[in-house]
Amino acid sequence: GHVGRRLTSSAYGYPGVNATFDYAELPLTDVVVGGGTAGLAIASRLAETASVAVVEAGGFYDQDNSNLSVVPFYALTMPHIAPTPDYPRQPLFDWDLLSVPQTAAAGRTIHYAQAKTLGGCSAHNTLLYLRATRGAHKRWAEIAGDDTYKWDNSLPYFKRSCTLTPPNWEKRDTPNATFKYDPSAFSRGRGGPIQVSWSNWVDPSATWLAEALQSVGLRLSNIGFSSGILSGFSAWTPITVSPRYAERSASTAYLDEAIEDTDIMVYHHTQALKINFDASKKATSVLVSTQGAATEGLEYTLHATKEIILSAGVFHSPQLLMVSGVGPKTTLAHHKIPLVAHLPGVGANLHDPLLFPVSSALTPALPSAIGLVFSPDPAVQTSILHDYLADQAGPPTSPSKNCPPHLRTHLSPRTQNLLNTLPTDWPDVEYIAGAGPGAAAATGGGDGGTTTSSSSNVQTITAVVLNPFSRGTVSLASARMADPPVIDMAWLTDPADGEVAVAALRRAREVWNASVLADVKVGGGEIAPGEGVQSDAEVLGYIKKACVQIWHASSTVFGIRGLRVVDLSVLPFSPPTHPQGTVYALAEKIAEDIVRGR
Ligand SMILES: Cc1cc2nc3c(=O)[nH]c(=O)nc-3n(C[C@H](O)[C@H](O)[C@H](O)COP(=O)(O)OP(=O)(O)OC[C@H]3O[C@@H](n4cnc5c(N)ncnc54)[C@H](O)[C@@H]3O)c2cc1C
Repeated sequence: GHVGRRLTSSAYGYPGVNATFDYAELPLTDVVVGGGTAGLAIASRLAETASVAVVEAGGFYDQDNSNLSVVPFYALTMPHIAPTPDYPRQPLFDWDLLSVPQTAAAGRTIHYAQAKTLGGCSAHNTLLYLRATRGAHKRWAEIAGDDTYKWDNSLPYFKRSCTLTPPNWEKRDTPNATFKYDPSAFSRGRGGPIQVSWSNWVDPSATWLAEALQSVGLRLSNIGFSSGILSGFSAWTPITVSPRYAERSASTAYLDEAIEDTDIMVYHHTQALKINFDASKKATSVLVSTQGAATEGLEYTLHATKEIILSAGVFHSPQLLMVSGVGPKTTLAHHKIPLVAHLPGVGANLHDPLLFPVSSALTPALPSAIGLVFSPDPAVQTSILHDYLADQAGPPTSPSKNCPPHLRTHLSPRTQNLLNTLPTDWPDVEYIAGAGPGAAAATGGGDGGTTTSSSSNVQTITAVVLNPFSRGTVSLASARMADPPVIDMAWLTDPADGEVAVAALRRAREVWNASVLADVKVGGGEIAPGEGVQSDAEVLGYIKKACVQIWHASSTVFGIRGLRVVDLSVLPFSPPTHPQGTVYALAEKIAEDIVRGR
């Protein structure tokens, strides 16, 4: 600790200086590589008792990505998250990662947005806050051989990471959009730095879709999706939002506290190039480089007396391991990288869930958030902006909403057997209802719905194949971190994923065809995939062309030992949920392990 006020600037490292230099030049005990979702959480917790540095390639999201990272509504309108190879580049904030052509998904090359910033993907995700199921946690504990991952044992880490603020019913102001949630899944009072609450606006079309879901047999969840249960649907899911100003709550909330309370040292705009090992193969230091736009970067080395923690995300963690000599020996030999440890699992086992849209048009009397925020009427836009700034209410506070059911009919015995290997409380498919993801693709935009081009009354039920059986890889193009990793999600290469996707699409159609929607649907029927798409082959053909990522890729470094990796890449499977809550809980758990010497 330190006496009196700490200057904020004291928390930022000077290039080339290998120490904390607030009050005393303490040698660094731990160096955390990657100041993203997991990285800032674990670094901040460790800094409570140790001298910790964070190395982050990016800068500050509120400056580098403007309001797009701050106002919840903009989450799905950020141009740079478009999955097409001609996406508008955002070099201050995005890693510019492109996949190899997806041979089983119409040969498409996908831009896979990953945030390069303090906060990482928590600074550009869709804010949805959910947790996985009890069964998924039990499976995780079994595979990891660590009972702490069981649901009841994990709950304290979830609670420690976030603080829940109840919904503001007055501002939500929609009588048939109330819901139940489970306050006991959160700390009473203040938990951790991440703020979890609800948007202060309800998309009117979502209330109709909620009725349609119930009419096809999906029940309204009376507990929400933070209590180890994911069946039923929830209107509406909490988001990582700070209720005071209705702004995004990212992992930088951890850093803000650590800057006040600890000697944490942040090296931003600094890319880790290589982890160095001593003769006993213990990781001891990290070679880093500043990233001057016009000048050559300055390279220097940060030494850690205790541990290096790698939190560079699902693509860069395996890349940095391999570039540093840890990975499959054939890959390393191919790039002439000296072998430190032959770990064939590094970069293998990539799980990447898929989504695709099923869209129709609703009456303009039920405008979507996109229709309102981007209304052609300036008076509507002004009044929406006023409500947001003055009252933290209205569509800008809302990113989206969702609802996952079970669905295992009409599948081949092989696919049913594969699904039966999963815990029984594990949903096969998730549906996210509302304008937003997929809507632009559905209307011919072909960009996965990430732009503002969607027509204001097109509504989409986005189907997510939660448990892909296809397995992708992360590999190397060269021995340098300056070159991006080679990413192959291998979408739809296992036929089971296509079968589940077709069934999911048919189920989404049942919802659209529910009689309760008859009066609010307009236009000539289904917009995407369209009435002409009927046979299984036609439906699968549509999915191959329309599917995009939900950015939940995981599981590329399962099996690593010796060097601590703490980010989504270490989960043994893709958790059947939106993963950021799990990433925060993981960071809290590993921080405790380290502090307790485990
Ligand atoms: C568009 C989008 C929408 C999403 N929506 C949701 C959602 O609604 N709800 C949800 O729960 N999840 C969502 N997710 C997923 C979730 O945000 C991520 O799974 C999670 O944030 C990953 O955390 P992480 O710590 O593993 O990686 P990251 O947060 O990506 O952190 C990795 C960090 O390492 C840095 N880094 C990488 N390489 C280096 C290097 N060599 N040197 C220095 N720094 C480096 C990166 O810049 C980054 O800051 C979404 C993701 C995206 C991309």
